Amino acid sequence: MAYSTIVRLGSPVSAATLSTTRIYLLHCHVTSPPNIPRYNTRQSPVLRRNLRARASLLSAVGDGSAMLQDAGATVLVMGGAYALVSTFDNLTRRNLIEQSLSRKLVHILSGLLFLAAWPIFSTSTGARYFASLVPLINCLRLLIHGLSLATDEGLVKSVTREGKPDELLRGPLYYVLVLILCAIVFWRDSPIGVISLAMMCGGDGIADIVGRRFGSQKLPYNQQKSWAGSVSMFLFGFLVSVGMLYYFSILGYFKLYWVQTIETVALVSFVATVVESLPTGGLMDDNISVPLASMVIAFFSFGHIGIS
Ligand SMILES: C/C(=C\COP(=O)(O)O)CCC[C@H](C)CCC[C@H](C)CCCC(C)C
Ligand SMILES: Nc1ccn([C@@H]2O[C@H](COP(=O)(O)OP(=O)(O)O)[C@@H](O)[C@H]2O)c(=O)n1
Repeated sequence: MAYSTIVRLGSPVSAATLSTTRIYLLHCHVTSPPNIPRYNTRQSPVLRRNLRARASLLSAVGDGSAMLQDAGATVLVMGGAYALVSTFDNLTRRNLIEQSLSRKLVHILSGLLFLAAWPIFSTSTGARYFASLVPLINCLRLLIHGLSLATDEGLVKSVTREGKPDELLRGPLYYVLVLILCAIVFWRDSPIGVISLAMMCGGDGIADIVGRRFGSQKLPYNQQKSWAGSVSMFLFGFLVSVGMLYYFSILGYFKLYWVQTIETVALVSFVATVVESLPTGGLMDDNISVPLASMVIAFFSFGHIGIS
């Protein structure tokens, strides 16, 4: 085991494996196949020192390769964010797509593609912070242009309702702040962040698209929202949440008990849809209320069904 561990240490391994191996090497006898002499580390301080040096060196190499992987992933995802917004800016400028539809498609795709990109980051504990740099840089971009410290017509046209720069300081800003929160607090370790982003990006995004086009039957308690918008939010939010949970579970990030999980996602989708439909009078933006409601329900629900 130790011998194979040392051989394995020569190849790129995750920081977790390295640290486990390092602990293993430092607190155990080195056993090796019959053709290699057996050393009892108690009698060989030189070997013990060499093993420590090797474990530390390989740990540094492992940590370095993880950091390199995370830096590369951050640049790649940042490039994707810029390309996405630029693409919809071009489509809007050429009048190939309405501005309201452009904004909602950016709303749906940005967060879901960001979420889908989480597995390309390393298994190191710092990976989530690298990932959160992408929404953080976009947060700064929204602040700079929302405060008109600089101008970026493409950004304003593709993510605002009326093309006013100060609009960037509301929905879009809250949106990227929620992305940062979910990346740092929940990351790939919990389904709570996955479901919350699926409901904010997928559910809330489709409600606008469907509701504007097919929302003639308004809700009895809110004439600004419609049955078509809310039903589509529930269904699409549910499907995107289950899809994203399945994606992360087949990659091995968490094991879910699917019957209870489906029930929980249905509950989260229902509550988030009701919260989104309420007449808040601008008191709280949907990009805060929808993920917040999703987090609360998912937190208390997954606590009882357990995940591993
Ligand atoms: C249009 C957006 C929010 C508006 O919400 P609402 O007012 O319609 O309710 C989304 C703003 C997106 C932001 C400018 C860019 C975010 C990029 C993201 C952090 C990373 C995406 C990476 C991926 C690979 C494309
Ligand atoms: N449940 C919903 C949500 C939105 N909508 C439609 O989508 C438009 C924009 O919805 P919204 O104000 O929630 O948009 P955002 O705050 O998400 O950008 C509404 O004025 C409705 O026409 C709907 O019909 N039903």
